[in-house]
Amino acid sequence: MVQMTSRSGDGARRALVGPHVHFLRSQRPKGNVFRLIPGRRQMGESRSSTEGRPLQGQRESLPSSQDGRRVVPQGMLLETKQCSERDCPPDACRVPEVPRMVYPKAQLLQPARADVLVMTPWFAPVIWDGVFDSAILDAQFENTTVGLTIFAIKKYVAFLELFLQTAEKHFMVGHRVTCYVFTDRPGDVPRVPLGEGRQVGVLEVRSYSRRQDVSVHRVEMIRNFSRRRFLHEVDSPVCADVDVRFRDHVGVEILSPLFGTLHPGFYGAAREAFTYERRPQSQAHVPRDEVDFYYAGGFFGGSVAEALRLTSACHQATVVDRAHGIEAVWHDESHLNRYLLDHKPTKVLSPEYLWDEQLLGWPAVMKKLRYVTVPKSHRGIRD
Ligand SMILES: CC(=O)N[C@H]1[C@@H](OP(=O)(O)OP(=O)(O)OC[C@H]2O[C@@H](n3ccc(=O)[nH]c3=O)[C@H](O)[C@@H]2O)O[C@H](CO)[C@H](O)[C@@H]1O
Ligand SMILES: [Mn+2]
Repeated sequence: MVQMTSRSGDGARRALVGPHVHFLRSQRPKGNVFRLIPGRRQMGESRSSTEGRPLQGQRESLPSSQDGRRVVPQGMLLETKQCSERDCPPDACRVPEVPRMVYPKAQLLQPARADVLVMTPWFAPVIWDGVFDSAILDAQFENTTVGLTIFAIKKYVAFLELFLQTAEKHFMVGHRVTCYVFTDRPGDVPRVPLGEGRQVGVLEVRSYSRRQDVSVHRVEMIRNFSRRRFLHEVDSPVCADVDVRFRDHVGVEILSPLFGTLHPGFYGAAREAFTYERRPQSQAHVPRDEVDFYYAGGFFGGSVAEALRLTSACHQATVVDRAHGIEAVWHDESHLNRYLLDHKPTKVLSPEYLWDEQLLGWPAVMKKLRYVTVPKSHRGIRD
């Protein structure tokens, strides 16, 4: 699945701790599983002249109309060659066969959760503890490979050890997982013992001096990487912050063609409180009359094709903003929120999947805290 390249002198250590892979920047996939069908669907995305990629003929920028709402240009439809099991997660294109199993009966008249919204108005499930049965889901997603992308640039490498250790314990246990660590300090990536079917890939990337630029450039790097590698290596990319630890089960119940997570600070807030980008000059602009939820920048994902669409669109929107001399108020998170208004997620994760206990305590509605932020000294870490 993943090409192994050896680093001099560390073979013995790697053998001790399980698969740990160093990816070279120049590695390219063989073959090309994308094809283009011109003119059937709109999509904005630029193509850098240095990238010999299958995307062609797409517009360089997304123009804005006079009222500042986005005008999406005529573009290309990006499709996968075929809807094979590798290209799509099971719920995207094919109903998987599950083995005969014994489990408790779902109670139609006694819903497991009556205290929270479990379905969005566009019929996407909202994932809370109690609404899913992992045994059924694990069988459905048996053949799925999850690609967890994290960035550890500069001092954020300090978060890697706890992140990787807790991911081993709680993230997609029993499933194939590749954790892709994008870092400017490959030598500082800790070696964490990994279970069977799990590996860590280290990708050396450049650094940016501003924290906001690191954060915002993540989508660009994931987009580039999706084109090169994801299609061949994973079914379900999951994009996560690194200054976070897993403290309870996070499994295949999150997987879906496009999923976002409710921001812990806003799940109960009135729409006026949402920190959407409100300036019409920005591509992330959300007018006061539009609203769904406020999603967190720190945990989202989907199928490879949808992750590519999302990261391409968010990156493109930041490119246009930069050309107009504007930076969205919450950077990548603002663009993610605009994108998820325009492309309704097929699953929405409750704040169990991204919580800040230090700031928000532990309210009764959270039966489990699954993925929680690690307190950081902003000055020490970000400077
Ligand atoms: C939990 C959550 O929803 N976090 C979001 C929030 O702020 P946060 O305050 O959580 O942002 P942050 O400082 O964690 O930065 C986001 C991520 O960028 C990476 N990083 C950042 C700086 C650096 O020097 N090195 C480095 O590796 C790292 O993976 C980090 O987790 O808003 C950000 C945009 O402003 C992003 O949308 C974050 O995803
Ligand atoms: Mn963070």
